[in-house]
Amino acid sequence: MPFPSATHRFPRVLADAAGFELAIAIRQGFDRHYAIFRQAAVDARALFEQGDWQALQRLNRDRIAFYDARVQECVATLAREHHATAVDDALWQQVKLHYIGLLTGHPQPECAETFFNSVCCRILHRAYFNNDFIFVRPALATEYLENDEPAEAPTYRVYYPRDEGLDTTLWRILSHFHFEAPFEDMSRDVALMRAVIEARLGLVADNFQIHVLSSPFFRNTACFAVARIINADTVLPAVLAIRRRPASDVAPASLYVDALLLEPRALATLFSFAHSYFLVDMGVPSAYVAFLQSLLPGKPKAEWYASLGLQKHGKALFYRDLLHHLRHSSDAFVSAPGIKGLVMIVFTLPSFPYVFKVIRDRFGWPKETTREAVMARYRLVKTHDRLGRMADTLEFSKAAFPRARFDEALLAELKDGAPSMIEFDGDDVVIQHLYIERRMTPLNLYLRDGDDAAVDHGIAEYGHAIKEMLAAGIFPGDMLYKNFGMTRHGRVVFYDYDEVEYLADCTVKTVPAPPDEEAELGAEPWYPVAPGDIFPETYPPFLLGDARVAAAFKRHHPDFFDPAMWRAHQNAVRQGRVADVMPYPAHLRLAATGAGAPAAGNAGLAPDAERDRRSV
Ligand SMILES: Nc1ncnc2c1ncn2[C@@H]1O[C@H](COP(=O)(O)OP(=O)(O)OP(=O)(O)O)[C@@H](O)[C@H]1O
Repeated sequence: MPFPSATHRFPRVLADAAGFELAIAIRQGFDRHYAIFRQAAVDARALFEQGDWQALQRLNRDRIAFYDARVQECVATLAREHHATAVDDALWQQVKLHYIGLLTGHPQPECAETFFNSVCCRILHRAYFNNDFIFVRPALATEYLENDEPAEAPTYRVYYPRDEGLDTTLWRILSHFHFEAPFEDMSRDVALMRAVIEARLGLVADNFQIHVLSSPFFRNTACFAVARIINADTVLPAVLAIRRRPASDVAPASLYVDALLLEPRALATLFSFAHSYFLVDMGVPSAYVAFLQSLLPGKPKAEWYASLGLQKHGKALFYRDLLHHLRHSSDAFVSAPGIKGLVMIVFTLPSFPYVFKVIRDRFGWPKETTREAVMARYRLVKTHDRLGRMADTLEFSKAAFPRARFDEALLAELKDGAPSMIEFDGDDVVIQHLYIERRMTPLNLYLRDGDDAAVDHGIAEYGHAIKEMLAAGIFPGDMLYKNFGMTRHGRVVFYDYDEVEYLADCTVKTVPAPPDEEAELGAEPWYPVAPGDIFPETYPPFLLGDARVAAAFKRHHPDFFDPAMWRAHQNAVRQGRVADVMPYPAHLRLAATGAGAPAAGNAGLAPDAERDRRSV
């Protein structure tokens, strides 16, 4: 591993000059990254207006790799042009100081600091990962950046409906996005939005105002405008979902407002860790995060940054939160509740709402996989459309945790099951590679401990989760309840990715009639089973052991074990249809009020009435 060599010492003046040049090169690397990142959001807007969902999906996937590509590029430049692998400690401290100077007035200093860390961590040895060399603590405040924004490009616009009338305000809000495509019927949408706001607000106070983030958010087939409504002492989140209707024989393509969501819970679901990241053009990302956080203060900044596509900065903030939490807590890391994994050792800190997953060195029967294959599958999900049904994972290398905080039984489990992943370094346990995910209640435990209503809800959600994953083109592979979790918001989310497949690569099959009774009663199937074969009719023994569960399946998903349902999804995916699952319940659609736009086709998903009953 290259790291600063103490033998190669620069005279102080030269070190200053060299440090300045290195700092400039890193800042240029970051600026290039952020320019490309912003361009992706500009492109997303054009693709939304053209209705090119596949290209939008590709862009969202490709953008995830931009950061690492720019970091690599920058490390290579530093090595090639600045001989960065052969410099000494004093010089690297100078680099950091010069870099802080270069970020004065920079609109994205927090992200630029994280970029600096990513670059330096590839060059320096772990012993240098402290605040003298990298930004363990942030050096620059972001709070006042909003005030420096140019007036023509503010983070949000403020409207005062009392002065101009609510209709005019709503009209101006929609017009201010300057979409190329026309609205199908803006007067209709404005009237529907007004009705929703009036029903929720009641009396209008003197300070009634609406703040709307200037850049729309793009994901899947929708565009969202995020706002807050202030009325007397109430601050309400407001999210407009704008969708596109394709051109027909009689009308050109147009836009319409599909929903106006006014509840914090709807916002929480929209920005859930189980959704893919948004594409949004932000000059000052910290101002977007501050705005969003004012609407849902309980959601950590780390998760807001990740949702906005700045997942590396989100990861850096997460790690800071974890270290901070460790300093202010005393409980121990223990095995996560539930059935132990055959592929992963999963542990948690009860006072912190995440789980930590380490890939075992050897896998229990019947798992036949490799570390590389497991990692490839986790990567696949990370970059795939997760549609609110697959948890995001943060991937860490060489993460250090205080040894004293580990439960002895867990340490023994790690040393026994994943010895190649564990290293002891002074007072630390260093884990070579791990995934971190939001902790949920494993669905098997939720169903075991829940009352009848909970079981009914759990199974309804489980079926919807799988159907939506199929619509997104993902076959979960291992569908046992232990591989799904129930979130705080009552949504079922999948978290075990080591057997996921692209649905398009699988073959959905019907079980052939048995040749005789002996074959039917035998332990082995009487028909050939190839890798990638899906036999939905064979799932009931694994899923319907409990009578309450079986009844709930019958009620909510009578089609679940029918190969036709699976084939319908597979055909849609193979024909290139992009899943059209909206992250809000059908009854909140303006169309549901009777006058709005009809539903767009949605790849054979649960009927609206059924989806309507689900919690957000
Ligand atoms: N995000 C999570 N929230 C809560 N518990 C979790 C989470 N992820 C994993 N667990 C717990 O850890 C167990 C094992 O996790 P996981 O299913 O990811 O491992 P695995 O080794 O891939 O499992 P399998 O043997 O099914 O392949 C789960 O059954 C569950 O009890």
